Amino acid sequence: MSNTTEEDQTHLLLKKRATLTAALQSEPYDLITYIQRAQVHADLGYPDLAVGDYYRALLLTDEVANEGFEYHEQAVEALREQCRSGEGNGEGEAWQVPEMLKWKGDYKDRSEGLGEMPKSGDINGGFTNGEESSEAGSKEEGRRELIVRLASIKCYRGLALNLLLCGCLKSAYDFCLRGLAIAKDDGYWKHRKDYILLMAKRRLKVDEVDISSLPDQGVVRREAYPWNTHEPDRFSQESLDTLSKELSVCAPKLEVRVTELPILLEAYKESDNFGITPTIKQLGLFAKEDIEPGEEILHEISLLAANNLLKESLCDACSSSLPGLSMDSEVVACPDCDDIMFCNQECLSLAQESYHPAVCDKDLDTIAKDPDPAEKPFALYLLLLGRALAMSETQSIHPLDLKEVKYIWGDFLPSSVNAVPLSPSSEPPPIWTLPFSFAGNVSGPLHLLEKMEIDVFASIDSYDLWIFNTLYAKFRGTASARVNKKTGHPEVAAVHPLWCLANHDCDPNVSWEWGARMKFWCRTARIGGKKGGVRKGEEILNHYTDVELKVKERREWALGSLGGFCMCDRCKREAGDFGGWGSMMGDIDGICGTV
Ligand SMILES: C[S@@+](CC[C@H](N)C(=O)[O-])C[C@H]1O[C@@H](n2cnc3c(N)ncnc32)[C@H](O)[C@@H]1O
Repeated sequence: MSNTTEEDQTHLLLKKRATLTAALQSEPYDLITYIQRAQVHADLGYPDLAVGDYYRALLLTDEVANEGFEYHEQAVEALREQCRSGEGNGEGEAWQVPEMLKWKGDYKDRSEGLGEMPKSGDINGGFTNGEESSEAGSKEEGRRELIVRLASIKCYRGLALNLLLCGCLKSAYDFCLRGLAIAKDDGYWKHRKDYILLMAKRRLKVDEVDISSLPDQGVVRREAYPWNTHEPDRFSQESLDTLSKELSVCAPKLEVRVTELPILLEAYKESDNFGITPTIKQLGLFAKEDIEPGEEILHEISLLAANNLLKESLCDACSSSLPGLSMDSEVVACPDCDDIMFCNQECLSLAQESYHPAVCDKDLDTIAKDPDPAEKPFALYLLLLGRALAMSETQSIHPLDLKEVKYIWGDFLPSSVNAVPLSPSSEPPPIWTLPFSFAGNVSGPLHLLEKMEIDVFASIDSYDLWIFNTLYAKFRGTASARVNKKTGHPEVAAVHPLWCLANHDCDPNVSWEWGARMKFWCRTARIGGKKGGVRKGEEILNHYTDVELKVKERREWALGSLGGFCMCDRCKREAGDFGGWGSMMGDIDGICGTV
């Protein structure tokens, strides 16, 4: 397929996506439109976004099927409209199977069947139970039940396939089992399950695979989506002025500037030795005046913070450790909910203005707390996402327009690089870098929203899956974590939107530490003992990893947050010292931490 044809096709699909999104904004409980949008997302090469839509459609099938559910009536009404034959409002015959749910024989032979589906008549319209019924009511119900069942099967299939494409094998397998439960002898599910197991064996490099240990962490496209109108031009004068204004309050000696940074690679390349490293335009922090060794350079309190400890006494707003109770303690509790404590009145007031009303007394306190050690980084990212959603809700600001989020680095790749080639003969496969899981990106955020009593169907303008993904992309490049020195596990994470504009160097001129709060100061000495201090015009050089480590470990630790191997002068020098870079690929999480 020629490039122009592919571009045209992408353009048409994007237009279709926009139309379907607008339709969902005016009719949020319409499961058929969700399924249609899922298919468009899949065709555009966003299997993760297809998963999000199939899952919302599946939730709506439950709403239709269960009278006691909150959105039952709206979901039934929306489905009735979609299932009316003929044109015209409310005129046609009710409960006809929509075209898109009709069996197209897309897996082998129709005779492999849909299990316990109607045995006589055409599967596309064979409402055995309904047609045999003499009562109009139960006939309608029979038809509706069948349509809901066909829609559920469509969703299970879509979920299993697209989760598989994202690399979330365990979740894909689970949806196969759920599909199989309602369409028992459908050969599709056996075929799909076998394929998932085959993929798992290849990925784990084993001959036999235990279902409970199927990999569930995948990767998806990390990009500023073509329809994302919230991303600012970070290099425009307007953006630089906004950031400088913020900085002047909490870091009067610093300014933000556009700078050039090397494009970092995930593997050693010979050309790096000859100094032909390509660069990319980014932002950085620079000194406007001389800064003395030991001087505090920034006073930034961020409420975009979260901790995964269930019983520790931490301030809910800034995650500082709370002092023990004493007569002169400034610690205060929220007057309206149990057990939520703050350092002092200032933190309580900030929380009330910023995020707390959205979660106050809403029973969210245990979500993602005290997770399994392996889940800790993911749980922290989910909690950070939850905090951003609560901020958005409390302040009535779109999540991507929050000041803590808007200008931060997302490490996005252009859509064209990420794109799945539409032509079957195209190659190579796309490079995707955003970690993705069903629990972390789809069901977890929806669960948080439901707990906040937000209608997850009527709020896609603010809480669609692509918005969660964009937030995650930004957090993964910028969040810092406080690591428990005994266990080595991250426990607190925060995004400091101004501090995170500082770039990394393994010979940093500044330092930061999680004490009670995060502290940022100018180092008194550089690596190797040279005196500290930053001269006017020099760049602020932060550290994303423990600079006491050896070059190999430093590079491994900083890989996630830097997006490649560190190429600072110290690393290049030290890597040369022991004669090569070796193999440094690792599954390093992007949270930068003190170790
Ligand atoms: C926390 S942000 C730092 C601020 C960022 N430059 C910006 O424009 O907002 C981290 C990203 O900056 C870039 N970066 C920071 N230090 C770097 C370095 N020493 N070499 C190359 N890229 C660096 C990487 O792309 C990394 O993912």
